[in-house]
Parts: sequence; C-alpha cells; structure tokens
Amino acid sequence: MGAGVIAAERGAASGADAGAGDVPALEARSLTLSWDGQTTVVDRISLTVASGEVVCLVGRSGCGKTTILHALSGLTRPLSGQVLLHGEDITGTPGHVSYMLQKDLLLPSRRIIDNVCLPMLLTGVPRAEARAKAEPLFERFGLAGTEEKWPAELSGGMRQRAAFMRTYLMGADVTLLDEPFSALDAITRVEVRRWFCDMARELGLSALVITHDVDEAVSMASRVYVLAGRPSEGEPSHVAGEVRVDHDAAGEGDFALTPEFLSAKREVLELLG
Ligand SMILES: Nc1ncnc2c1ncn2[C@@H]1O[C@H](COP(=O)(O)OP(=O)(O)OP(=O)(O)O)[C@@H](O)[C@H]1O
Repeated sequence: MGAGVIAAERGAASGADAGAGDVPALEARSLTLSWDGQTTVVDRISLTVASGEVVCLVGRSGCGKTTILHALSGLTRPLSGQVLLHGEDITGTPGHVSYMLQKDLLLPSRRIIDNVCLPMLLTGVPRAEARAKAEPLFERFGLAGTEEKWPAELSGGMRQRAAFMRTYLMGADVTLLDEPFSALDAITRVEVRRWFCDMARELGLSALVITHDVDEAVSMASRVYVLAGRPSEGEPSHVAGEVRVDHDAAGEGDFALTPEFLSAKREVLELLG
C-alpha cells in the first residue's frame, strides 16, 4: 500500500459532533432481537450513526453483534423496536443499506472487475454501465492494474479493499461492516484499517463497524457503543454505554500513543466488564 494512502488513522472520526440535532443517517430505536421468537438475544438497544460518521459497536464473542447487523440491514425483523434510515422506517426491509461481511467472499472464478460489479449486475445494471462505474474507482481504492486479475492473485489487504469497493458500489450511503479486518494479519490489518478511515472520510461514509477488538474500535470511531451480556446463558445483551473518542487530541501524531486513546480504551474495557 502506498504511503500516500496511509495517513493518520483519525479522520473518519469527524462525525463526533456531526449532525448534532440532525436526523441520524441510521438509527436503531429500542430493538429487541431473537432468532427463534422466544429467546431474547438483544434487549432494547438503541444507537445512532450520524451522516459522515464512523461508529463502532464492540462486544464479546456471541453477545449479538451480528444479530444486530442483520436487523439493521433488514435481513431479520426485530421482536420490537424500529430501524430508521434518515428518519424513515425501514424495519425488516432489506436493500437500503450496504453490508460488508467478515470474509471478502470474492468469487474465485470471476475477475476482480466482475466481482466488484456483481451487486450492480444483480440489480439489473447492464454490464458495460457497471464496468464504466467501477473502473474509475480502482485507482482511488489503491487497486489500479488489478481489474483483470483473479482474486487468488491479490494479497489479503487488496482483496479486502476490493470487497469494500464492491460494498461501496452497492450505492447505499450507510454501510454496515461485520469484523471487516479480522481475517487479515496484524500488520496488514492496521494498514487496511487506516486506509479505510481515510476512504470513509474522503467518501463521507456513514458506517457502523462491529468488532471485538477494543484498540480497533477506539482507533477508528468517533463513538464506540459497548455491548454487554451473555445471551447463551440467558442474559440478553444491552448497550452498557457509549464512549466518545477525541481524535483531535493527537494533532498530526499517532493517536494510539496519546492519553486520550488510553482513556477511551479504559472506559470501553470497564463497560465490557
Ligand atoms: N442463525 C441463528 N440461529 C439461532 N441462533 C443464532 C443464530 N445466529 C446467532 N445465534 C445466537 O445468537 C447469539 C448471538 O450471536 P451473534 O453471532 O450475533 O454474536 P456476535 O457477537 O456477532 O458473535 P461473534 O463475535 O462470535 O461473531 C449467540 O448465542 C448465537 O449462538
């Protein structure tokens, strides 16, 4: 990845104060969720993502993070509560937000350009038009020259950037990301994360990222929602708290070395219990 692409990992946090008093880009209002209609996994959680803001949701394994993303994307219906997109009720209706999964899920038998065009093709966009939309983005996403390559020819970080481009091309202005960097090795993970934050800021992305990595959450987000609970032991999860992260504290330096980073990290860890 070129040095130009890796700037300070802080800009995506610009939404910390964004939208105060405005209608959030995405809002979960008192969602209660269950897989079987009886056992409650998540109990009355509420959260917001402002326009242009990157927000993280952290919680231990099995506490219900993916369950929440399914409900926010409309793949499942909540037992109660609402999902609002720019104030409009989209509860239980898919197709309004982009969703990027943990694994890149690039189809091995399709070239990168065809992989990133796939969501557009599935919605009926003609192939030539889809390619014309995708091609100019390759440079911007640090993937110039990979258009005709096969997924197996790309590094893990490049594959993840291609997966992100495919998600971006879905065209929704709110993106949900489920552990997007967890399949990458530690060094690549930090690089791709920084790259993502820069891209999010450049594209004005409104994003909710779920992770169980506290450092990752504090590095990326302007706000971190902490989910606590043990649904498998009959204790539904709830939002234990919300931590605001002051990324401006670092100036041009490395935010992860500042007292503000450590203070936010400590708060998140305390809420996790
Ligand atoms: N399709 C499903 N059917 C029934 N129960 C499910 C289903 N998916 C998840 N669960 C249960 O719901 C609870 C929350 O799971 P979920 O995958 O949302 O947690 P998570 O926080 O995303 O976990 P991880 O970090 O390990 O991915 C768990 O107890 C899990 O066993």
